[in-house]
Order: sequence, then structure tokens, then C-alpha cells
Amino acid sequence: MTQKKPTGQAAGPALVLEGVRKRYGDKQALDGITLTVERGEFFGVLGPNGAGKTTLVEIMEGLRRADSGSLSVLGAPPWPRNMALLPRIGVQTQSSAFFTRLTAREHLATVAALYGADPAGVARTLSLVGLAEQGGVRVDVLSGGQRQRLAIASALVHEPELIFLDEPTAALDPQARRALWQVLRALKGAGRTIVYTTHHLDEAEALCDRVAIVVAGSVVALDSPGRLVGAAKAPTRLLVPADRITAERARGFEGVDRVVVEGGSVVLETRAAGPVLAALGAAVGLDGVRTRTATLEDVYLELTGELTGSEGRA
Ligand SMILES: Nc1ncnc2c1ncn2[C@@H]1O[C@H](COP(=O)(O)OP(=O)(O)OP(=O)(O)O)[C@@H](O)[C@H]1O
Repeated sequence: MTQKKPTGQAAGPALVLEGVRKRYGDKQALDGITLTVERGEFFGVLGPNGAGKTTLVEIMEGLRRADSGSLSVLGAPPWPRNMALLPRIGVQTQSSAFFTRLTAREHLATVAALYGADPAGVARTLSLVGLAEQGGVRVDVLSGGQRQRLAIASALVHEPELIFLDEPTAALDPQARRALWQVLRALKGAGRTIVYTTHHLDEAEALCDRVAIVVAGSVVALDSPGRLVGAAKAPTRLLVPADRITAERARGFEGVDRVVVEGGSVVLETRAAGPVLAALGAAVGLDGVRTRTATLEDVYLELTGELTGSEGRA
């Protein structure tokens, strides 16, 4: 991939938000958001439905005005609408607009022209998102996943410094999803800053340098996935084939906090995995026993108060 290095690499962070608040009627959608996104950072925005993520990202994009607080995007205020910022920012949303009667290539060429970008970027960007062979296909004939990739291409074609992606893998099959991960990692490698909204916690864990978990308009956690998981109170889960041990017997091991039966396994939740594994090995052997350590999803569920009722989780 030939990505030119971003221009305008001025010193200073890509985004600085201080005390950003936004209210809709009597709904306080953002309740004082303070955060900084460094240049070149892959930054995740996570949170349950209605948490305020879209509002937050739209304020960063300059599409909405904050009620109060201060905001700097690539060193400049995004509101009132800052036209000088537009070519430096790429935005993909869930409701991206398309020129549906054009082909994918024509659509992208139009977007590139609107930004005054190099037309040579069109073929490269189509190929980058895996649409090289669909360039001549009309947009209204593309599959949902292909349109999603075209929306991503539309956010990238003018080679912006700062890229906002809103659940970009939502309509993608697993292969296309992994292919997009590679594209995004390459963009980060080329020095771009990426702000990434997702409900896929595995994706955030695999891609993001840091994530902000937003709940009810506030940031409740802000750190690297690794540090969040490391500091988590979430237990290790030991999955024992159900024909090897009963739930009652499993509950008898010292250090086991909780036992549930899930899909052919007796699951022992523990914060003392070593001693419990040793006791388990002595009692029933460890053949077929699987260990699941805490993930970002556990941290997220804990922080968003959804950990209860976890019986259904593998
Ligand atoms: N234009 C609006 N008018 C009134 N209320 C709104 C408006 N936009 C959002 N809200 C409310 O503000 C809160 C935050 O909404 P927002 O769309 O930012 O959340 P979100 O985290 O993006 O949710 P989701 O994951 O479901 O997209 C919600 O309670 C929502 O109902």
C-alpha cells in the first residue's frame, strides 16, 4: 500500500476535549467529557446503546455543536463548521450517503473530486477495501457488506489525517472483517489517527491503542485494553467437560467463586486460577479443561453493569 504520510503533522494531539456537555431537551447526552487523542493513535469509543457515543463523535467531527466545554480537532475548533478541517478528516457513518446510480468507482471518484483529492487515489482505495473487482458495479447493486466497504473507502479516498469510523465491520463477513483489520492497521502504520466506534469488544481489543468506555454520557474508563483487562476484577473461567465433574463437586473447591453449567461444560469462575487448576488436576485430571482469562468484554460488561445474568456466556 502506498499511503503518503499525513501532512500538517503539527505538534499537539489530534483531539482535545475538555468538559464537553450536550443536552437534548431534558436528556443529558454528554455530561462533561474530557479526553485527549494523540496523533497516530487508534482510539476506540465503546458503550451501550444510548450512552452518547454518536453525539460525542459527531461533536468531534464538527457535525454537532457542544453546549459547553472546549474542543480542539487537529489544533483547531471544529465549530462553527470549519471548512479548512474537512479535507483533513474522513468520516464513515452507519447512514453514509451514496450516489446509488453511479458505479462504485464513479461514486468514489465523485467523493474524491468533492475533496479536491488526487483521482489516482480512487483505484488504490477501491483495492485497499477489497472492491477492486466491483469498481464497475452500480452502487445500488452492491451487497450490504460491499456498500459498507465503499463507505469506508469514501472516508479514506482523500487520505485524511484523522479518520472516524462508526462500526465499520457491522455488515462484514468474518473474512472481510479480518481484511479490514489489516487495512486499518496499515493506516495506523502510515501515521493516521483513527477514532473507532464499535460494539465488537474483540475488535477493540485487537485494534485499539486505547479505548474510552462511555456510560450515560460520561467516560467511565479510559486506558489501553491490556491495562483495563489487567486491572479487571473479572474472574478466570475454567471450563471442565460436564461428564468429568458435577457442579456440586466443583463448588467444593477452595477458591471457586461461582459455578455454572454452560453447553456441555461445568464452568468454574475463580480469581485463584493456579490453586484451583492444581486441585482440579488432582481430582479429575486436566484433559479437556479449557481456561478463559478475562477479556475486554468482561471489563466492559462489569463497567456497564451487565455482568449479572452471564450464565448464557461462553
Ligand atoms: N437528536 C436527538 N434528540 C433527542 N435526543 C437524542 C438525539 N440524539 C440522541 N438523543 C439521545 O441522547 C442519548 C445519546 O444518544 P447517542 O445516539 O449519542 O448514543 P449512542 O451511544 O450513539 O447509542 P447507539 O449505540 O444506540 O448508537 C440517547 O438517550 C438518545 O436517545
